[in-house]
Amino acid sequence: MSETKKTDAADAVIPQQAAAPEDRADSAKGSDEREVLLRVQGLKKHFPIRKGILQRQVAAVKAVDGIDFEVRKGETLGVVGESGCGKSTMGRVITRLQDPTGGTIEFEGKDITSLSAGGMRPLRRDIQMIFQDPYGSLNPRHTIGSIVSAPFRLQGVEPEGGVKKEVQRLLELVGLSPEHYNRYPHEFSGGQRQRIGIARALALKPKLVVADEPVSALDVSIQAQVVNLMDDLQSELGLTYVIIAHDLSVVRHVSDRIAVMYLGKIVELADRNSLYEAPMHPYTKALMSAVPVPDPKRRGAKSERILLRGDVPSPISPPSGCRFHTRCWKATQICKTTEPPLIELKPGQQVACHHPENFEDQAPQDTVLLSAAKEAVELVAAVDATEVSGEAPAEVSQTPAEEEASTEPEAETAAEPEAVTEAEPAADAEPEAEPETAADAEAEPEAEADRQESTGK
Ligand SMILES: Nc1ncnc2c1ncn2[C@@H]1O[C@H](COP(=O)(O)OP(=O)(O)OP(=O)(O)O)[C@@H](O)[C@H]1O
Repeated sequence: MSETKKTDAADAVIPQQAAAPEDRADSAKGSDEREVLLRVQGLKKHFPIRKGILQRQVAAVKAVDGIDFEVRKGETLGVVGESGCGKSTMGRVITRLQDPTGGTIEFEGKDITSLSAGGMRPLRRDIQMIFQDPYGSLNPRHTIGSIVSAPFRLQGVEPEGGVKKEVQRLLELVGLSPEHYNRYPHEFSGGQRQRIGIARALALKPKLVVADEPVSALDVSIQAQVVNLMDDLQSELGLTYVIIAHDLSVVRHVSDRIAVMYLGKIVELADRNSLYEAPMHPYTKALMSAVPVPDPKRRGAKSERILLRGDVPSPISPPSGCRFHTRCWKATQICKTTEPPLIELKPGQQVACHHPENFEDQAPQDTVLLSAAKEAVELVAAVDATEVSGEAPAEVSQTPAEEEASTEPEAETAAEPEAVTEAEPAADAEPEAEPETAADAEAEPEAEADRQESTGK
């Protein structure tokens, strides 16, 4: 990890970080000029909800609902967001473990959106996935040797020196002993199992590795080792990563750029430093305020914590306009009616917001806060700050628009209908099972592992 990555917040969760071989800020700077490896445009994944004897589609879970991003060669794109915002679905769709509902996916300039399983087979060598659950993603009946060598068998690849030698080399590469070849997954700890999963993913020297919460199932002390391992392997093998995590500390450590997802959309996409130093989307700001401050010297300092009210609304019927408007403390009428596009407001920082933070208001004429917005967030100072200094809780500084709005009489009717309403599916409505995809694997990670193996993973 680079020294610039060694931040207070990150250290809270990932102690014992090794020094990075290079400064990631520099690599991020250069990333603009790098060749695009993966380009995603208007990507959608809707899971139909069917009902009745005729199984008519009555609604859809809009897990991913029109996202655009690029991943450049050699970079790490972190993807963060609350549970259920569509991160894992996005990961499974870009690796084509699930079929997209709309949009396009280009890998090395080739459109892979509609490739069949057979058409994807050669590409399985280049695109690999690491799963969250190191316990469920390895077949307990197979030896480590058999698990890590599966990609060679399935792709019909004979490595130089033979499969066993290559598997043993891979085991060493991820910090395991070559003697582990004949052992079974149950003989290993969580961290070791995740290393085995990494060895399997790297067997065919992939170009792109999508890691879905690769360390969240591990103990904090082990997380650091696995994150460091992934970082070292990236430098050594020139890998490109998409790392999905709900934990901002992990993402901060590993990413060159970060995409923040909310309810199936990307609300902010920026290089790591810009995002952490001056987040522009209120949702990003709220997520960041939840990252603990580990430095005891800074703990006493006045800081603000933004507690978002309520749960993420249902992706079955997401709120109109900006999807975050039901929980945003800056929401005005335009946020309710008009969806803000994801646009580059600062170099390298794209944001989808009418009233961004740390930037000029994009809808200055719209000054009256929605009534729900006034209650949408509860601001509290860090407990330590109030306890130590006896200060009142910090308030988020208000924009002129907000100040104006807060002094004006309530413009909205008292009952804001959009306030965190969830449209539940009909009781007997069932999301449709994904045919021939890894959707089932969510319930059965092992099946997903088997599928990976059968597709060359
Ligand atoms: N196979 C499926 N059928 C129906 N709905 C699904 C399916 N897979 C995911 N979903 C729904 O899609 C939405 C996004 O799920 P997803 O797992 O992608 O979110 P996530 O951000 O990765 O959450 P987490 O961090 O909890 O894994 C959720 O509402 C989820 O219930």
